[in-house]
Amino acid sequence: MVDALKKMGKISRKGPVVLVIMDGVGFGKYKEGDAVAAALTGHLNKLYKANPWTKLKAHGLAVGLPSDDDMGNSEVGHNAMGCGRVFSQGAKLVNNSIETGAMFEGTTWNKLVANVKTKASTLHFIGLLSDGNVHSHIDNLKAMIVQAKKDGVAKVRIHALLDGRDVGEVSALEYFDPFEAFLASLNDASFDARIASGGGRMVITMDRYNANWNMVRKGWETHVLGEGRMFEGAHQAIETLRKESKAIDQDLPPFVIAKDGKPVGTIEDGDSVILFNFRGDRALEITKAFEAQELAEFDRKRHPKVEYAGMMEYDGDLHVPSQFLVTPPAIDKTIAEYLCASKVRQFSISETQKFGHVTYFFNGNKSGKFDDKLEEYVEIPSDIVPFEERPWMKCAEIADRVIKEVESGKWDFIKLNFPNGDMVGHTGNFQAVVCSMEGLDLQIGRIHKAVMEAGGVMVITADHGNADDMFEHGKDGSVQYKENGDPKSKTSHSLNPVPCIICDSNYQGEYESELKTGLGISSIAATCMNLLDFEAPAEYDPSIITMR
Ligand SMILES: O=C(O)[C@@H](CO)OP(=O)(O)O
Ligand SMILES: [Mn+2]
Ligand SMILES: [Mn+2]
Repeated sequence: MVDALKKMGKISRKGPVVLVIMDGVGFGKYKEGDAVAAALTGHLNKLYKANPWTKLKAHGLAVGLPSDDDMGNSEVGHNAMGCGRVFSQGAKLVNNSIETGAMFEGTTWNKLVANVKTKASTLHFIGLLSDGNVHSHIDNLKAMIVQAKKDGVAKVRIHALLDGRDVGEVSALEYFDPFEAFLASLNDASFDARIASGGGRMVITMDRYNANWNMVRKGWETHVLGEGRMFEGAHQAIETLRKESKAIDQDLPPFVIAKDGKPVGTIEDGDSVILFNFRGDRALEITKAFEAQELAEFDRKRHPKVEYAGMMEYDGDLHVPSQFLVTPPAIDKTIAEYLCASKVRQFSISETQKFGHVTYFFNGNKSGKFDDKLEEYVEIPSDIVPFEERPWMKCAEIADRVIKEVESGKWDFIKLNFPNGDMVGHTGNFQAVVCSMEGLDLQIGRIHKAVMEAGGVMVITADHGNADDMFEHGKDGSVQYKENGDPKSKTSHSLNPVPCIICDSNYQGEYESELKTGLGISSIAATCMNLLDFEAPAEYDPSIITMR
């Protein structure tokens, strides 16, 4: 337990501090493809004019990723905002564990390997096949396969999900083809490694926050049961399904690789299974499908007895999965824990797609509350639709509830996540993203009015960029075009900084009106604490405001 925070005795506001996280809304580097700049955002424009604001770093080293070439993402962004510091994140910890050899000396790796050796069974890998470094990295998978061969494993099967969301939207073959060549170079009389199944990450396996368990059911049927459309190889499957469905990678239908009508790699009793994604939100459901004795969410038809391990521990409260290869960052002393110790009443809300971002990620990948009496979490159910068709998503419903809670006077600190810029940004549909930003802006205006009337403070920020960078650009900055003359869509996050605007209803000059510059989003935590009249803990990254 942490100690209560020390009161500063400098700031007193009647209303709550309301932290608004606009998921995936950064400051674009290029005019073309910047859907944030292209949108009519009358409210935000006014707020920039009338209030102090600054830019915050939200990618690379500033959020604990291996390098500044790594774009930010929701996990590392919300972790940083939630704990006020920067921890080395999964991407980096897994690299280290492989480089130092710690992973392969660990008990979990050795147990899974010994299991398939004694039973002459199969070692399976399931995960996202790309170098996106948000959920996984293909190099980690390759290193594990090389080691498996060294350790005497005879048979390996890979269940590979197409990305197209953290990397180019139709880039799968750039990963699958060299990967198959890599497997071919390892295969010999003693070693047999093959891709066994696959599909788009937004169609099978990688659902999150219980939004759509049907995806997990389909993933189970594809990877475990080997049920589904059969192909001779992954290349052929991807080419055929692309032609037929016109889908971009993340939405590609599932496929099973078969020989003579028989799937080459179903998951059977006695096998070992490694989920090689390191990030937890989209790993928890498939993990549950493997680990749960009873599963209410769907009928597994067959539940093989396997040794299952995740790349990391995905939930630090519930200790899921029970076996994992790399210990996650020890994110502790989060803002929610400090505020609970200081008797601050807190309300958190988003819609399903981002609900865990303001709870689980914000609390350092722990799903539980710190204090039931002081905290309330509200989830507005997300629609199961292509978000380019409903770009407003649930932002009005989120705002309705926030306004009600602001007016109730029940809370000191309210935090919310608006998914629009990010979830619609990932579709690559520029017009829809512009619309999503305009819908979001209307709700920002409503919440702003309510917070100002209640005498509170509104802090508007984001976890990383996305909507600000919707076209592919070449190294020289020029827009890349498709054959038909349309700009190539960019579905992934950006490397851009994000805003931090502080709208204070009753500013009395208690802090400098100029905000600090050059900071990262981890500084949001200390800033909110200061605005709640608390000194931030010494180990926290500096507040954006300078107290007078
Ligand atoms: O959808 C997701 O899983 C990621 C992109 O891989 O986006 P975010 O980090 O914004 O949740
Ligand atoms: Mn995000
Ligand atoms: Mn995203």
